[in-house]
Order: sequence, then C-alpha cells, then structure tokens
Amino acid sequence: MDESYKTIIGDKTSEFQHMAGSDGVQEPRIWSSPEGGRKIEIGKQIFCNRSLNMRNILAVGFDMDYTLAQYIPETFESLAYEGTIKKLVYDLGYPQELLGWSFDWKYMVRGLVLDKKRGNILKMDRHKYVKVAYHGFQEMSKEEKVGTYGNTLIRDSFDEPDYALIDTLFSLAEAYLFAQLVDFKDSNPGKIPERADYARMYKDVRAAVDSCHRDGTLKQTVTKDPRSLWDYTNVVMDFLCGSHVLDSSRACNFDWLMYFDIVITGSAKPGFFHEDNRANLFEVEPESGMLRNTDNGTPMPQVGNSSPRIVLKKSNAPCQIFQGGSVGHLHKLLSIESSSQVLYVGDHIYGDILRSKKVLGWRTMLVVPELEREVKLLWSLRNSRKLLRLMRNERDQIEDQIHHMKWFLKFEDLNVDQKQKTSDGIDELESRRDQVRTSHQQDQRECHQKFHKIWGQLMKTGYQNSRFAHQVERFACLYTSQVSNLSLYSPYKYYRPCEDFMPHEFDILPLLDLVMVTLHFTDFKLVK
Ligand SMILES: Nc1nc2c(ncn2[C@@H]2O[C@H](COP(=O)(O)O)[C@@H](O)[C@H]2O)c(=O)[nH]1
Ligand SMILES: [Mg+2]
Repeated sequence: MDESYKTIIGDKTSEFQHMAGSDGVQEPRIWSSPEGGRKIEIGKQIFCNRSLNMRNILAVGFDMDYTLAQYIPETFESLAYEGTIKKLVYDLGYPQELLGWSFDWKYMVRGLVLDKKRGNILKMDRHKYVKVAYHGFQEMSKEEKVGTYGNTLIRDSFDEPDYALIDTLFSLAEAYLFAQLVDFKDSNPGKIPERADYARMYKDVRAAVDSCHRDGTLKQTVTKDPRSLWDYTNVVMDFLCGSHVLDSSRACNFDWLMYFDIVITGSAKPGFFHEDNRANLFEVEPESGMLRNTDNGTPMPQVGNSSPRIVLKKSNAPCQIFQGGSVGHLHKLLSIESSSQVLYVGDHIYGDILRSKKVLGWRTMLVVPELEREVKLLWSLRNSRKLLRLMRNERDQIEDQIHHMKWFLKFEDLNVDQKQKTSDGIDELESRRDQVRTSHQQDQRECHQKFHKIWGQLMKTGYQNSRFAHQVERFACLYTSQVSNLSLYSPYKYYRPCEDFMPHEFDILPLLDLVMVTLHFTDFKLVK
C-alpha cells in the first residue's frame, strides 16, 4: 500500500489518549487512569449548552467521517478539489487551464455562506447581518455590502436554494473552487462554458464534488478498491483502533467491533432520522460484505438455512452490523424508549446535529476540530480583548459627551464666548473620538486576523456570535474539539451549562469578578 495514504486520516485518537509516563512509556490518559480526572486543558474541554446527565444516556452514537476519523483537510480535501477540477474539465467542458490551479485549504472556513447567484462568499452574525463579504477573492466595500445585503426590510433567509452553507469540512474545497471560478469568469468571460452564470458554475461544482464522493474518487484513495460502504468503514475503523494500516486487501480481525453494539453503514443521513422513512435494513456479513434481508432488524432466515445468523441485542451480545434502515430500527434494536436516552456525536451541524435534535430530540454533541486552536488563541489574547472592550466603552462615552455638548450648544442661551468654547470642546472630542474609533477598528481587525486572516474568529463576527456559533448554541447540547475528549471525563458526568447573561446583567455582575470566584473555587486541593 502507498505510504502516502497514511497521511489522509489524522491519528488524533492515539495522540490524545497517550502521554509519556515518567519512565518514558506511553500510558493511556483517560479519566479513570491515575493521570486522568485532573484539570483538562482548555483546548480539550467539553463545553455545555444544555444540561446533560450521562447517567440518563443509554446509547452513544458516533458518526464516522470527520468525527471518529479526522481526515487531514490539506490532503483529503485536496483530493476532492483535484477530482472536481478533472470532472469540470473533462466532463463539463470547463477550460483546460483549471488543471493548473491549486487549492489553499486554509482559505475557507466552516460557517461561511455562498451567494450562488452573485458569486459572493459571506460571513454573517447570529442575526444574519453580513459582516464580511467577498466577491470571489475580492473584498466587497462597505457600500457594496450594505447595498446588496443591508436592506433590513427584505430579510433574506440566506438558505438554499439561492445560498449554500459551508457547514462541514467536506465543503471547503468546493467553496474555494467556486471563488476561483468567480474570479476567473470575471476576468475571462469568454472562457467559461456558454450560459454558465455564477449559479450555474456553483451547480456544476456541486455536481462534480458529489460525483467524487459517489464514484469512489475519494474513498479509493483512502483505501484501495473498497468493495462496499461496509468495507470502507471497516478499513478506516481498523486503522483508527490500532492497526494504523489503510488497506482493504489486508485480512482484518474486526477487533474494533468490540467497542460497539451496533454499526450501521450507508445510513443516508439525514433521511435516516425520519422514523417514517422505513428504508430497508440489511444485515452485513463482515467477511464477505454480503447483505442479508432483515425484518426490522430481526434476521430473516435465508433460503435453505433455517437458523438466523444474528441475535437481537442482549448483554454481551456481539456487535451487529447493518446497512441502511432508519432510526426506528435503531431504537428497536437498542431498546430505546425515549429519544432523550440517546447521545449522538457528529461533526455536521446540519446533517448530524440539527436534524437529530429537531426531528428526534436526541441529545447531541458536535465535534469542532477548529475549536482547539480557537480557544487556545482566545486565552492568549484575553488581555487584548479586555483592552478592546475598554476602547469601545471609551468611544461610547466620548460620543455621549459630544451629543450632550451639541444639544447644549443648540438649545442653551449662550453668549459668543461660551459658544466658541463649546464648539472648540466638541471639535476636540470629535478628533479624540476619531482617533479612538480608528485604533479600535484597527486593533479589532488585527485581533480577528490572528484567528483567520480573512474570516476572523469562527465563533464570532465582530462582537456578536457568528451564525455558526448560533447554530452550535441552539442545537448542540455539548461541543468539543475531538471525540476522544470524552475519555477525559467521567462516563457519569453531569454536564451543566454556564449561567446565561443578558446585557442588563453584565455591569451588575462583571465577568471579571466571576473569573476570580471561579479561580478561587477551583484552587483547592483534594486531600486523600
Ligand atoms: N454524495 C455525496 N457524499 C458526500 C458529500 N460530502 C460528503 N459526502 C459523504 O458523506 C459521508 C459523510 O459521512 P459521515 O460518516 O460523516 O456521516 C462520507 O461518506 C462522505 O464521502 C457530497 O457532497 N456528496
Ligand atoms: Mg461526519
């Protein structure tokens, strides 16, 4: 097998769960180990939006791609990018020069929105106000931005079909390619296939990406010639759980199955979450990948073989492997009575989290790999953030003073000297306000650029939560940077959210005091 395949999936699980012991030997670092149960570094913490008591959870489900298996975007998404370009050129008549293009995998981020018709890429806040906008790779001026998206009377929903949401890491390549095509079309109008407006170009890119996922362009590069979805899952999970070899021709021992009660491949989420969607559920025969019919999960005897091969779940029952089906089958197989007994861990805010939460009421945990860097950076920039807040307050105060003095000048009966003095005072304040405003804007921009040179902080847009953060807050009960962070907490942990704050509460109960109190309480030592 080609060695380069090994770099497609990051081995984050083992990187996280192991740390060198005093004798240099790698010890597992999990909650129950002697090194576990201690202070968890900020990038690995699990954050809670909604109370969740793990004692009430009967089943924990894990999505695989980008949840258990962290593909490395610079390699994996580059494959999607290159495969898509080939399809655009060879199947859809786009010019050959696209073949020379390259992909900057760091340019696009999750949470962006593509305006398909106008060829724009947008970042918006939780109120859906567009705060950062690019046409292709060209930053839009404030006037253009406000002119296009600023009409508060016609509130756009910024959803399909006119907009596309970049809400999974799988979409980074298509967003980048769309921006490249927009720039290309603008400077080479005759070179793009006839009648291909921006929206048509997006449609072509989407269809080509989709086809890369369907026809094996991507999966065949991760593991040579996977024979089925099960085969692919098996190779990836075998790699993650110990073998570290991505090879479908290798004889697997299926050891990884011992960690699971049920495995479902080809579930076709989010359709899977609709209980009424009674898609057929097939049992998968692990060695051959052969599918057998089931009656709602109960194996149907094969012709010429009266004894069913698998048994319904009971304690110590072996893992059952299925393909297809829907949530109704799963609940039945796991004897789930209430959907709040299921915690589902996934990376896709829409396909994994929003649908399972809204449609079913499952408890949810979102994996956001970008979060680790974001919170560490946030911590290192905490003093700059405080300064920014002070500058903003100063700007507010100066503006209030200016309003006050202008009012005074207009409505008070002043003599010439008083008028002159007040006018001079206003001029002085206005010049101070301009200084503070300029440096505030500049410092704020610099602070955001430390997170990402174009799009800033993932979870913020200016002072507001980003649209992505807003969705995380609404639909993910828990969120964290990696699934393996669960091993750093007790399996019976009662996750509790922090207190909500409304603007009127901030000055009464300043956050700074809260930090002091928190530190005070966490500083005590456990005495054995
Ligand atoms: N047909 C398409 N498949 C896609 C696309 N983007 C991702 N994918 C595939 O979905 C699953 C995601 O799996 P999960 O385990 O995270 O639920 C994976 O097989 C991808 O290849 C797409 O645009 N079209
Ligand atoms: Mg996924």
